[in-house]
Amino acid sequence: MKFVSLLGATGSIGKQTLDVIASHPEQFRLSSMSVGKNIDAAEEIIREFKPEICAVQNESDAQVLRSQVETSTKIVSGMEGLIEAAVSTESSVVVNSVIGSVGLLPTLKAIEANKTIALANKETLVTAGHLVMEKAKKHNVDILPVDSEHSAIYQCLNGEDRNRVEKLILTASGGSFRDRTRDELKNVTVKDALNHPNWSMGAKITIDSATMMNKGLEVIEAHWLFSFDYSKIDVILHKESIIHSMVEFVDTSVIAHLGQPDMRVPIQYALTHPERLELVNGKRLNLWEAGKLHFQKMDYDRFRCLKLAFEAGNIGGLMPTVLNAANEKAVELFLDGKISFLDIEEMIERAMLQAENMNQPELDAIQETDKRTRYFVESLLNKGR
Ligand SMILES: NC(=O)C1=CN([C@@H]2O[C@H](COP(=O)(O)OP(=O)(O)OC[C@H]3O[C@@H](n4cnc5c(N)ncnc54)[C@H](OP(=O)(O)O)[C@@H]3O)[C@@H](O)[C@H]2O)C=CC1
Ligand SMILES: CC(=O)[C@@H](O)[C@H](O)COP(=O)(O)O
Ligand SMILES: [Mn+2]
Repeated sequence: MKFVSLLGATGSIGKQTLDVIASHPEQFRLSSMSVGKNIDAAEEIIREFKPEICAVQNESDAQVLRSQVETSTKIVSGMEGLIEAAVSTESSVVVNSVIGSVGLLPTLKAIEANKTIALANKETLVTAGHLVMEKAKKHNVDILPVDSEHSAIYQCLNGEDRNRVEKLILTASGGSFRDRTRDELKNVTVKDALNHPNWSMGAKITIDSATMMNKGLEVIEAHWLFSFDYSKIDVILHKESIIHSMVEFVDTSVIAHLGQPDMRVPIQYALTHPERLELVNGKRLNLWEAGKLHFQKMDYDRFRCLKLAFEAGNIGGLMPTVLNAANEKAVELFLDGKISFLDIEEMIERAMLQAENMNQPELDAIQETDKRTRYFVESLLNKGR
């Protein structure tokens, strides 16, 4: 029996993780969880899974939840509560599926508590990859990727000599606007942007996918997870999302990971690694049904966010923190209807241009930069960009 702590239980990855846990009750048990603001969903999860601890974002919601549900589950709140959910039970693995850099501290604390990390929360690695990987090494803790591309690469690299790798090749669906020109992006709506062709995901990552920042964040995530230089990481457009990513070797061989676009696969693999379990109600991949698979060279002028992410990764230091925080804030403003779609990349670029950098930043500097960058992006709203 594996005891699981699940951060972000009410989200897209969180719910699919609960599906995996419920589908193999003899293998998994939920020992703690966190939610943000959706306390109605939290109540249902508590009733079904009876975790020891549930963390909610705000104390006022925690009080409501305590009064609503008669349970032995301890309801905690705030960042302290989120960390308690990550470290305080006997779980051996923490699935981190919160959205944004708020996931960084609980990840670091869970590593200190020697928990395996099943990481969906890519912003954590983008904003402070060196701190996370250093700590994981020090505590001999595995960081297992949940992100579909990274789970694919992890599996393609299995048993291979890293020195014989030519390139990691991340596939990108192209997102909601893959067939539109830059000119056609000027007036797109939030509703259009949220309509991803292949994956049903939370709002923020769906917008990231439409701007191609998702792939940019994934490039930085791959750099930290697999320790490859950015010159060895490539991105290719593949609109069907059947090939989840590939690894090319020095002898020109390419190993690819294929499957239906179903996040329960990488979630479950991260929980069972190095073993595999049947995926309950999993749809098998029949390539004759999938039909033709398409590939296209990436156009970095069309998808400027991807270019900015490569730049931030190559510059290093605090620049990926700035990229990530500016993106989080700009996406929030777009979702709130305050800026246009193309303003997202413009704001990120401006945040990067004004940023002061430093090498090997400590946690304090990262947190301060994250905060300052968000203020900067917000201030652009009032400056008549
Ligand atoms: N969805 C997907 O298929 C994939 C997602 N990922 C990554 O996984 C992560 C989660 O994505 P996804 O599940 O789509 O996101 P969702 O928006 O669907 O879920 C986010 C979760 O985080 C909680 N949350 C939000 N803000 C806070 C906060 N300030 N403090 C604590 N908890 C918070 C939400 O709580 P509540 O709803 O209760 O407010 C919810 O449980 C992201 O980093 C994403 O990039 C990676 C690959 C695929
Ligand atoms: C399911 C998953 O891992 C997402 O990150 C997905 O990759 C988004 O698709 P694109 O960013 O390729 O559109
Ligand atoms: Mn992905």
